[in-house]
Amino acid sequence: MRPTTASSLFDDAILVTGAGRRVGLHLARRLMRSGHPVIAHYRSRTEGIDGLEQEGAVCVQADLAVNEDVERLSATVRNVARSLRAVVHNASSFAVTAADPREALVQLDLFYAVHMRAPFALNLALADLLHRCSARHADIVHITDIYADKPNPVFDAYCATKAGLQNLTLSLAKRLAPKIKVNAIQPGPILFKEWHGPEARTRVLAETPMGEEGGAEAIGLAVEAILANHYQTGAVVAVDGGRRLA
Ligand SMILES: NC(=O)C1=CN([C@@H]2O[C@H](COP(=O)(O)OP(=O)(O)OC[C@H]3O[C@@H](n4cnc5c(N)ncnc54)[C@H](OP(=O)(O)O)[C@@H]3O)[C@@H](O)[C@H]2O)C=CC1
Ligand SMILES: Nc1nc2c(c(=O)[nH]1)N=C([C@H](O)[C@@H](O)CO)CN2
Repeated sequence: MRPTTASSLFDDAILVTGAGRRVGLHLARRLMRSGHPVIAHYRSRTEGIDGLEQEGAVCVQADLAVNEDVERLSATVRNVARSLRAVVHNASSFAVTAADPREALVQLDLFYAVHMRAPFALNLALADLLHRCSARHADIVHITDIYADKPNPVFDAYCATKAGLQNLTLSLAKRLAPKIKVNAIQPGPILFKEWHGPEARTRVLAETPMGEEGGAEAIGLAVEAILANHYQTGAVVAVDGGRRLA
């Protein structure tokens, strides 16, 4: 039930960013159906968000490229939860780097804001609520990309900022231990975008040993495993069907 008074504040809630569609929506639904109170962040309102609200999630709109929105999101989380079990940083902007240098720099600023600044700001602002978690450990999960390690130059600005988020995983894992574990998940071909044509899909899957899209549940299983493992921190877990081996 959504918190409406101080007595009904969430305890040990899980914040999922980018929960309006696809992987983030699946993660929010899965965590809620596993019994966790969920705070679902979104940028664009979707039917998925409507459904999460109907199931009892607190849903908060914010553009993570706008610093004031990030501060408002953090304040809202603090108003509805006494403690946090986890924060899953799933929100992401994804695009080929523009050919025009000015446009490319605008993209880099956007990718930095969404993939690095917002997660860093939220982690610092919410660390005390994670420390109050009643479980033995609390978790921060950064969703990065296999291309954080081996960038695709076509997506260089995107990859660089995902690499930055992945590096923050390692620093925060050392800084926040032992109460808070910090880990990264590197998806591979999990869900194609609508604009991926048949040729691109065929090429990608031909280079992927498992030969198929992983689907959002592949990430759901990885998140569940990280939360269940008391001894895992600073880990970077590929969930890619073997694509990084290509
Ligand atoms: N799908 C895949 O195969 C792969 C995914 N990943 C990573 O896995 C995660 C989930 O992937 P996927 O579900 O496909 O991601 P999507 O690109 O489909 O969704 C990402 C979510 O982030 C939100 N978002 C984008 N920009 C902003 C912003 N400025 N402020 C707030 N929210 C924003 C989007 O909101 P809105 O709905 O408004 O657009 C969207 O809901 C991402 O971190 C992605 O980088 C990595 C490798 C492969
Ligand atoms: N935010 C997103 N990041 C990424 C996506 C996506 O759809 N949203 N997709 C990819 C890959 O291209 C994948 O779809 C096929 O390999 C990488 N990152």
